[in-house]
Amino acid sequence: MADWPLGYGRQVLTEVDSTMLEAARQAVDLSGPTWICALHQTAARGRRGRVWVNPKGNFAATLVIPTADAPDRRALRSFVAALALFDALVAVSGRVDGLALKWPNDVLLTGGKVAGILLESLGSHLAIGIGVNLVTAPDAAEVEAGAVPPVSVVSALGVEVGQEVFLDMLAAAFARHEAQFVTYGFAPTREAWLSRAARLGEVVTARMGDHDVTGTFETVDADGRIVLNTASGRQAIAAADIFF
Ligand SMILES: O=C(O)CCCC[C@@H]1SC[C@@H]2NC(=O)N[C@@H]21
Repeated sequence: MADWPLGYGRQVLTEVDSTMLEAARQAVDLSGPTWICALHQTAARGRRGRVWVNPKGNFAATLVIPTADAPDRRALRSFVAALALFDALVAVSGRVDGLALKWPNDVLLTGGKVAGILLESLGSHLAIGIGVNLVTAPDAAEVEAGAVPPVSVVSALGVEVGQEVFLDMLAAAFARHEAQFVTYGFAPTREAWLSRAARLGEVVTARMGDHDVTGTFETVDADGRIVLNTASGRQAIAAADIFF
């Protein structure tokens, strides 16, 4: 088992509406980084107001970090969380192949979405919500047309891992990547993320509400924006859903 990282709080709740809501309720009382994990959520939410399907057995947690960081720097924590998820899934599966990071906030396994990250600012705290399909994934019909189909760790790898075991692996991995981010800034995090990126150098489409931009995925810049080389030149995009 991974050692629990020094200085991080650990809570495991049997059931909660959403660990994001629980994080908001507790934040003012939390003076250090704290993992709030739930064995079951009844009202889990995803990015852009979507519902997050969270059957029992899947992993759900929010890491609450007290921070004075400006919004731009807070947003970079999604790359730290993605690297931690990558490492934890490597530890679970014993293999790297099939795992990739999808900008901005998803982890892919054998081409399907296995995990998602949701960042929310809570004033003096940042909430990093993480959901991982450990045992069950929603039907492909339940996700947006053209989106990456969901997969679970069990369906993709035939490996079973418990929620608390996964929490311990993820927390240890997060603490390592967070220490690197705090000490050295975004540059090494960015390099590590890019070396695990899905579809780098390939043509992708960024969907931003009312319009799409299609171009070659060139890089992620120093502010965490995806850079696409399009027919009308390079575009750096701060927020979008990416379609392959
Ligand atoms: O849309 C996404 O891909 C992000 C999904 C984030 C889901 C997690 S599960 C734990 C935490 N609690 C929630 O209600 N949502 C996040």
